[in-house]
Amino acid sequence: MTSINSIQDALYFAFQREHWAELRKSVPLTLSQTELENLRGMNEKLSLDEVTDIYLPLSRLLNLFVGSKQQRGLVLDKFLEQQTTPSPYIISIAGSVAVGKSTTARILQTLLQRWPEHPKVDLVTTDGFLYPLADLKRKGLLQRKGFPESYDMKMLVEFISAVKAGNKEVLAPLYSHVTYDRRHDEHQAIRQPDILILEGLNVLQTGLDTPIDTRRPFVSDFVDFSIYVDADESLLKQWYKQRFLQFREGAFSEPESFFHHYSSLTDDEANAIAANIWDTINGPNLNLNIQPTRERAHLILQKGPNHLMDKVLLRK
Ligand SMILES: Nc1ncnc2c1ncn2[C@@H]1O[C@H](COP(=O)(O)OP(=O)(O)OP(=O)(O)O)[C@@H](O)[C@H]1O
Ligand SMILES: CC(C)(CO)[C@@H](O)C(=O)NCCC(=O)O
Repeated sequence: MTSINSIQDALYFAFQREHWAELRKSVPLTLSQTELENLRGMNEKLSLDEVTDIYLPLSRLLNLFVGSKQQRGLVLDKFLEQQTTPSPYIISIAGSVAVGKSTTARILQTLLQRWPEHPKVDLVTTDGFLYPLADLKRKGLLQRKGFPESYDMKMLVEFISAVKAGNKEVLAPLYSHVTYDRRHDEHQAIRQPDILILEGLNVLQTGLDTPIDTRRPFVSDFVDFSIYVDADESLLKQWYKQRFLQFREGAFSEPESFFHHYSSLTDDEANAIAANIWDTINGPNLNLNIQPTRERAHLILQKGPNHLMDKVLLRK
């Protein structure tokens, strides 16, 4: 059997952190003090070195790719002798539960909107496309949240297709980590951004393992550049447990929280419950459905301890 290492050697240029950091070239850290504070505010553990060493080179690369897509649009307009509807550049971010997809997505959004060529960058998470809680209960899927069958993939593909088509306004459903359910009161409106970042553990999945009559285009058919955030499972489980402990003080403590009963747990009890959720839901989902999609990504970001990136793999 071909090993993962030889597949990666064939498909990707590999960069150690120091080498990747040099590819920032002359991109200045143009963030204003407020933007920097906002980034730190959303995650006080995020180090500034991570932004300069990892994310600035990445924003430079993405700016070049978006520019080449915009050029291609001009070529098409010339060939067709008409002005075509601009289509947003779509970036997807995949990876395990708790790997830091939404943090990565928010850093990229902040950095990419600084470029004058693409100031409007929207961010959508696929959490909103989980079936509503009542449907999951009815289908017996409460212990399968995050598995492919827990998402309304038809709705997700229709959404991304409408955004890609350049529709004036497309609505995305929103998810609440407090009620553990889709929000019924509010939507997110996407109005012809220059770039859309779509973040979720399922964005590289194909549905090819489902019955033939339920197959549809893949999310990746609409994506211009895909990123997979990777880390060893031992680290992921640790990060999941840490976040579960944080939630106990935050989201779980709100009276309307689905997990309100967790808010009074001791550290040991909370750790044991989080470890169990990992071992029975998120770990198996990672191994069965998420990790196998990794080598479809255009870029793999490999994290080590403390969320520090130690290797970057870029498709040849
Ligand atoms: N670059 C980083 N530096 C430090 N901590 C981080 C970083 N990225 C993520 N974290 C922490 O790791 C945990 C998971 O992050 P995040 O919520 O971004 O993950 P996610 O992959 O979007 O998770 P989910 O799929 O469950 O929504 C959080 O506690 C977050 O604070
Ligand atoms: C919403 C998802 C599926 C993905 O972000 C995840 O955070 C989740 O709720 N997983 C189910 C098991 C758990 O509570 O972690």
